[in-house]
Amino acid sequence: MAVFTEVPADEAADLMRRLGLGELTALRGIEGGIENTNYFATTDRGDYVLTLFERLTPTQLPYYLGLMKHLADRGMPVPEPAARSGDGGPLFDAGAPASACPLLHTVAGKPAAVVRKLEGRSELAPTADHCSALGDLLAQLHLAGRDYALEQPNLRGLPWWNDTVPVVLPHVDAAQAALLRSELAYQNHIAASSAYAALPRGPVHADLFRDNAMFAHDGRGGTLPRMTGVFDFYFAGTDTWLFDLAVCLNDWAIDLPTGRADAARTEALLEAYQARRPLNAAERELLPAMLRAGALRFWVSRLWDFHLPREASMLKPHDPTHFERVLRERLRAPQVLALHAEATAEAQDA
Ligand SMILES: Nc1ncnc2c1ncn2[C@@H]1O[C@H](COP(=O)(O)OP(=O)(O)OP(=O)(O)O)[C@@H](O)[C@H]1O
Ligand SMILES: N[C@@H](CCO)C(=O)O
Repeated sequence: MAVFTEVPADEAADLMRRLGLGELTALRGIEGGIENTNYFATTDRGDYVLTLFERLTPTQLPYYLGLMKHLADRGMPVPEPAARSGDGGPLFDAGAPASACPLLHTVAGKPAAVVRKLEGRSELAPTADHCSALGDLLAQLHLAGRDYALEQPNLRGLPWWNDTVPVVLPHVDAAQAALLRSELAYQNHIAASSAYAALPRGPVHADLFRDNAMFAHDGRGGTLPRMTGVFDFYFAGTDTWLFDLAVCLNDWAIDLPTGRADAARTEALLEAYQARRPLNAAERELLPAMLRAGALRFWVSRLWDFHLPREASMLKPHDPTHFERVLRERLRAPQVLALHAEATAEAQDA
């Protein structure tokens, strides 16, 4: 995480006290992440993460914080945002003003939230077993989110790509510009299709990369990795479940240096996901298109972050060309995954 806004220790201490989380003993800015300001805040009661939202507005935030609470209430390993104690304000009331949301606070003049720090660490070189754990949890998250009361579009969805591609075009070479334009046209065409309209949808994480999940390395999962939770729901939104799955496949099941899909990890992730929620016919048809959509989404956002950066200490923008490679790979070899998804679904039906 980058630190865009410096938080005075006394202000953080005051917030932790007001939230009933104890006396602050340490406050440390977190490196890694590019969106928000994050601090580890330790109190005599435990370890927490304090997030100051740098781009999202107070009106948008109850959706994300309420979703985390909704999922945590249903037993999902998602950090539950701390509520102002004794505050009976509505968590899920779409009509309520953001200031009434008891999960949303103000720190250093910015909207802020506090969540429990998950134990463990991210697995940055995941095996097929890690991908299985992720696929299993992703399907559970999708199912647990079905009855979430609030709706908000994925703010990094197609309308944002349409707005942002023209902004980044002056910063790329001719071949890249041609690919961005043609892929954007293709995705607009897909979004208008009846197969796309038939895709199941609901609240999705939409940014569930390897660095947004934690695994314990304490041996309590036996021979299998034990996932302690997933976090960073601040790109979540109402979107297709298939897009969320594609975002995960494009990160967890990719060989990072080449952008190539890894067959064993792809299979593990898809199998575990489908053991909980088999893909339907429209999803099987559109998986290759959504894998391209997922690559385009992060190529565009990385180009935007890279060429139009914000002021922050500890900010390390991600490499945009990685997702150009992933997109080119998805274009070069689309059929492998489509066939695989079909085979897996048939096995489930048998
Ligand atoms: N609930 C949590 N438990 C443990 N660690 C956390 C938690 N939330 C954040 N972190 C740590 O803070 C780092 C940055 O957080 P995060 O990924 O949310 O940053 P960001 O800038 O908001 O997001 P992005 O990944 O979109 O750039 C994470 O990599 C992780 O190390
Ligand atoms: N996960 C994103 C960063 C946050 O959107 C990326 O790797 O580009």
